[in-house]
Amino acid sequence: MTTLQARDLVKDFTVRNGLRRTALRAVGGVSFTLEPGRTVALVGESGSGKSTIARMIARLEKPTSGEIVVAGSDGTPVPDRDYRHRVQMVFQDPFASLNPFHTVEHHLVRPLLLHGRARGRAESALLAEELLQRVTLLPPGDFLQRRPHELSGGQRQRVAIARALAPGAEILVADEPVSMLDVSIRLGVLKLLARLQREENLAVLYITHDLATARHFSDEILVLHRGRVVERGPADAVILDPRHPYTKLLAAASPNPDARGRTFDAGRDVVAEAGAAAAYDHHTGQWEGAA
Ligand SMILES: Nc1ncnc2c1ncn2[C@@H]1O[C@H](COP(=O)(O)OP(=O)(O)OP(=O)(O)O)[C@@H](O)[C@H]1O
Repeated sequence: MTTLQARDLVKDFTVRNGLRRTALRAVGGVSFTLEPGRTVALVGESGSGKSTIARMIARLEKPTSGEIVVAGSDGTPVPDRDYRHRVQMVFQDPFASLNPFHTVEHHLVRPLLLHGRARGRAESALLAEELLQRVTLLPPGDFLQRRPHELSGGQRQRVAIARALAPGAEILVADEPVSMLDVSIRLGVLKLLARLQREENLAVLYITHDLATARHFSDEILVLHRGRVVERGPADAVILDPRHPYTKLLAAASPNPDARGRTFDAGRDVVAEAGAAAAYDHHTGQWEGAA
C-alpha cells in the first residue's frame, strides 16, 4: 500500500498590485502523512491555502519548497510515472469536472486505457462497470451511456470518484467534494468516500471548511490559517476540545452543532471565549491569547 508524506510544503505566488509585484505566501510550511485506511482533514476558511495544498499533492502546482514523497509498502519512493496512478483528485465542482460531450463510459474507459489498467475495449468496458459498482451507481448498465447532463449532482460526483479510482488510485485528494451538492445528498457521497477508505484501504485527504463533517469523516484534523497549521490532532480532540483560538472561532461560528464541541455543551461561555480569542494581529501574524 501507498503512503504519502508532505514535508514542509511552501507555496509562494507572485501577485500584481498595480505596477508592483509582490510575493504572497499561500502555504507556509505544512507537513502531514497520508496512510492507507485513514482520512486526514484540512480545514480552514476560504483563502487559508487548502486548495493550493491539494493542487500540489495532485501535481497541478509545484511547491516553492518542501517535498512530497509517495512510497510503496516497502518504503521506497514510487517512480515518478507511478505517482499519477496512485494519487488522484476529486474536485469540488462535478458540473465542471466532467466533459458534457462524453458518456460516463468514456470518462472511465479513458483513464483505464491511459494508465494501462485495461487492454482493449472489452476489458475496459468490464472494468468501467466494476467501477460504477464500487461507487454504487447501480445497475451500471443504466449509467454507462449517459452524459453528465443526464445525471444528478450526486451521481456526477460518484462518476468523478470512479474516474479517480480508475488508474488504481490508493490516495484520494477530495477538495470540498460535497460543497456544491444539495444538502440532502452530501451525506451519501461522504459515506461513499468513508466506505472506500475503510473497505479498500484508501488514504484520503479531505479538504473542507465544514468542521462537522471533518469530525465525522476523518481520523486527524489539521486546522489551517493563512497557510499555516495552527492546530492538529485526532478529529474528536480538535473539535471537542479545541486549543487554538482560531479553531475555537471556527467551531463557534459553525452552523452545525456537531462541530461546536464544547460550545454546544457550554453555550455562551465558549462562544464568548472564542470571540475574545479572535484577536489576530495582522502585523505580527500572531494570535493573542493562544493556548
Ligand atoms: N494562482 C494563484 N495566483 C495567485 N494567488 C493565488 C493563486 N492560487 C491561490 N492564490 C492565493 O493563495 C491563497 C490561498 O488560496 P487557496 O485557494 O489555496 O485557499 P482555500 O483555502 O482553498 O480557499 P477556498 O476555500 O476559497 O478555495 C489565497 O490568498 C489565494 O488568493
